[in-house]
Formats: sequence, C-alpha cells, structure tokens
Amino acid sequence: MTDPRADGAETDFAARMSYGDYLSLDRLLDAQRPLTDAPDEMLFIIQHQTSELWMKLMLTELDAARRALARDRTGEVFKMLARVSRIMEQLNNAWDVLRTMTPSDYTTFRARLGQSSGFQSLQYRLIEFALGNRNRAMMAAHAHDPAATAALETELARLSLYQEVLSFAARRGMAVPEALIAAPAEAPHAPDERVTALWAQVYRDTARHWTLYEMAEKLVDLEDYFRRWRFNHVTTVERVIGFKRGTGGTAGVAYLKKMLATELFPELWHVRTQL
Ligand code: HEM
Ligand SMILES: N[C@@H](CC(=O)c1ccccc1NC=O)C(=O)O
Repeated sequence: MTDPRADGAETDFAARMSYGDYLSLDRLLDAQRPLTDAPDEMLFIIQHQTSELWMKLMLTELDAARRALARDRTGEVFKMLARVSRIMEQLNNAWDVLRTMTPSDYTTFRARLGQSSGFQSLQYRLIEFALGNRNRAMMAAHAHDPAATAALETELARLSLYQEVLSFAARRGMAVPEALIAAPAEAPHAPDERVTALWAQVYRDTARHWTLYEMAEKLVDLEDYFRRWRFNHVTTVERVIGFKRGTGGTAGVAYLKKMLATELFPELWHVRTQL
C-alpha cells in the first residue's frame, strides 16, 4: 500500500498552512444552504456560486485590462482579454450541467426562491457596465444595498472597456469623435458611423494597424462568447420554465430574448458588411 509519507508528503498541519486553510474551504463549503431537500437545489446553488466566482475573476481582469490599456500596454491587455473570453467559455460549458435539471426537478423548489433572481446579480451588472452596456434603470434592484449601489456608481464613473479601446485608437492617430471618449458613458454605446469608418480603415490595412486589428478581434471574440452565454441562458430558461414569468418579475423568456439584441461593440459587427 502506498504511504505518501514515504514519498515525503508533509502530514503535520497543526502549525502549518494547509490546502484548506489557504483556500478558506471551511467558509466556502459552508456556504451551500438549500432551503428544501430537493436533490437539484444543491446543483442550482453550486451552479450559481461557481458562476459568481468566475465573474469575480472576470471583473478583476476587466479592471486590470482597462488600466493596462490606459498605459498603452497592449500585450498585457491581449492576454487579459483572452482570459476573459476563456472564462466566458467556461460559463458557457457550465450550462450543460444545469440542463440536466428538468422542469419537474426545478418546480419542487422554485417557489422557495421567492422574488430572487439572477437579474439581481451585482457582479453580472458590473460586467455589463464595464463592457459598456450601461443603464441606470438596472441599478434599481440594488437601491436597498448602499455598498452595491456605490460599486455600480464607481463603475459608471470609469470609462468602459470600449471607451478605453477608442481612446487608445485616438492616441494611435485614428479619428475618434471626442464626445465618445471625453467622459464615462452613462448609456449603452450607440452605433456611430465615424467609428465604423475607423474600424474599416483598420481591417482594410491590417499590416499598418496590426495592434488595433488584434484589439478589434479580441473584442469580437469577447462579445461572441457573451452572446453565446445569453443564448444558452434563454434556451435553458425556456427548457426549464417555458414562458412563465421570472421570479425577478420580468416576462421571463420574452425579456431575455430582448436582451439577445444587445450589441456591446456595435461598429465591430457593422464594419463586416463593408469589408
Ligand atoms: C434553471 C435555471 C435558470 C432559470 C430558470 C433562470 C431564469 C431567469 C429569468 C426568468 C430571468 C429574467 C429575470 C426574472 O424575471 O427573473 C433571468 C435573468 C438572469 N439570470 Fe437566470 N435563470 C437560470 C439560471 C441562471 C444562471 C445559472 C445564471 C448565472 C449566474 C443566471 C443569471 C441570470 C442573470 C445575470 C440574469 C439577468 C439578465 C439580464 O438582465 O440581462 N441565471 N434568469
Ligand atoms: N429567475 C428564475 C429564478 C432563478 O433562476 C434564480 C433565482 C435565484 C438565484 C438565481 C437565479 N438564477 C438566475 O436567474 C426563475 O424565474 O425561475
């Protein structure tokens, strides 16, 4: 029989930091508190908690990416944006686990969720705001929580990722309308033909604009993965609750379908028609 001590494994953690200590596993694994004994409620909780953990990392990366971008450190930015896309992909793959929950499984505990809903996810809203999909109306569900409201306000006081990219493009000599980058956006970025023209220049002469070309493709990647997340979500929702109203109070699938039309970086999609 194997005795890992023979291989030198340390076993005395009375006074040393162990795996569980480092990862705060006592707290982490004590945070799953189902309200019913429905077997699928544990799946539902863990699915959301792991999503929130990945969202936490996305926010860290989006913060660092914007700070690096403001200092023209594009190599670092590319690495961070690639990581954000990979995290999105991770979240996309996670739907496969949740899809094993049928309507019969979910209805055994859905009523106990009350009015709570992913619509109230602070980190999700911060990600949307960081990427540029900004809308103060989405803050209403956090009005009861001063810390959450402050975090959203802090985010709204920053340039969005797309604004940072456009500022970078301006520093590279591209004609970016000043009004688009002069102050942090308060509303979703509205498509602007002058910006489409700018990206057309980049895509038509990639050798000359290689860094901006790479930047553009990183953003398209990110939005592509985000769109897949929205699509997986709405499809899972229809599969599990059909066309019932959401616990958060919206129409449910109809609301989520409306959100599918969101364009984070519109000109990067519109430019493709012209190429
Ligand atoms: C069976 C599983 C799920 C169902 C039935 C479901 C259902 C819904 C519904 C109906 C809405 C619309 C708001 C409302 O009225 O409640 C919503 C929004 C939302 N859900 Fe889910 N959801 C599920 C899983 C998830 C998961 C795993 C996440 C990941 C964190 C998530 C995150 C969100 C977010 C962020 C919103 C707000 C979207 C926006 O405002 O654009 N949901 N969900
Ligand atoms: N909105 C969902 C409930 C729901 O999915 C949910 C509830 C509490 C915590 C997270 C949730 N996930 C995503 O919306 C529903 O209407 O069934």
